[in-house]
Amino acid sequence: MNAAADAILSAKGLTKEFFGFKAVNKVDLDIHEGTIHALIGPNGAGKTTVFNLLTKFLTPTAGTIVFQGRDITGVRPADVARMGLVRSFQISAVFPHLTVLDNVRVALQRKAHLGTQFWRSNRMLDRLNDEAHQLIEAVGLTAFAGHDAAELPYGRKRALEIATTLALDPPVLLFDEPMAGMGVEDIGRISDLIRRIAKGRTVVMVEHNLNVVADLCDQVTVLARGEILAEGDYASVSSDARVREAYMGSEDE
Ligand SMILES: Nc1ncnc2c1ncn2[C@@H]1O[C@H](COP(=O)(O)OP(=O)(O)OP(=O)(O)O)[C@@H](O)[C@H]1O
Repeated sequence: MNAAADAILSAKGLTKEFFGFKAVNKVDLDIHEGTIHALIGPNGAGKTTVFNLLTKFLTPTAGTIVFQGRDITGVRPADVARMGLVRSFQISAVFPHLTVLDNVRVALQRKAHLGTQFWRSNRMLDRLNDEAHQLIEAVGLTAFAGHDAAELPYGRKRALEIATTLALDPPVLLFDEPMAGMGVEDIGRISDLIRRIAKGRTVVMVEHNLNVVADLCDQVTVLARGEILAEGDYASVSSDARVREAYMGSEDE
């Protein structure tokens, strides 16, 4: 089968120039449905730029992006999010002075507004509460449901952000360095959470922590100097001599 044909998200010839400097150069990328796909590479490799291109936060200088068979190269970020390509923390602003429960309810209501439903009747409100509690449980925050978001420790706040993103029930979720700034315990917890929410979805993540990538990701794309250096599972890319060489002398592991 054609590799691109069963990709849920794919880029062809993706290029981004900043003042003549090619931060991303002719990248072809296929993200397959149901996988957890990591973008890795040394500092300055172009990972964040690719991520921003895929989520439409940047406009490519050249190339195309296709999501679920539709060319989204010219589509605005809010519209691609509505189509189900959702960047965590994009729509999921967490309100610090609302409780965990209220934050999740607001996110669920936002999803309702994107559709055609109304939340007027008590029955609908009850359903909203049930859904909110299920999401809070799914991210391990039941004991914190009544706490203000501002009171949560860092890793729990990240879990709340994930819950508010999940409220939109997106088929594709993108995370830019979900483990940044986290301690070992939180990394374990958020890894477990991402593994659980990835069931039945596609996850794309830029991640510096290679232990997390090894543990979590089915597919890894290694970028270096704006180009794809290697692709495959973690075992194969991490044993690739070119990848080892690219990482040498960088701050990464
Ligand atoms: N807005 C911009 N204007 C000019 N140059 C940029 C811009 N954004 C990124 N670059 C350059 O493009 C290159 C790739 O940057 P990018 O942030 O995508 O790399 P990265 O792999 O995410 O790096 P890191 O791991 O350090 O976050 C770098 O040389 C960077 O300086």
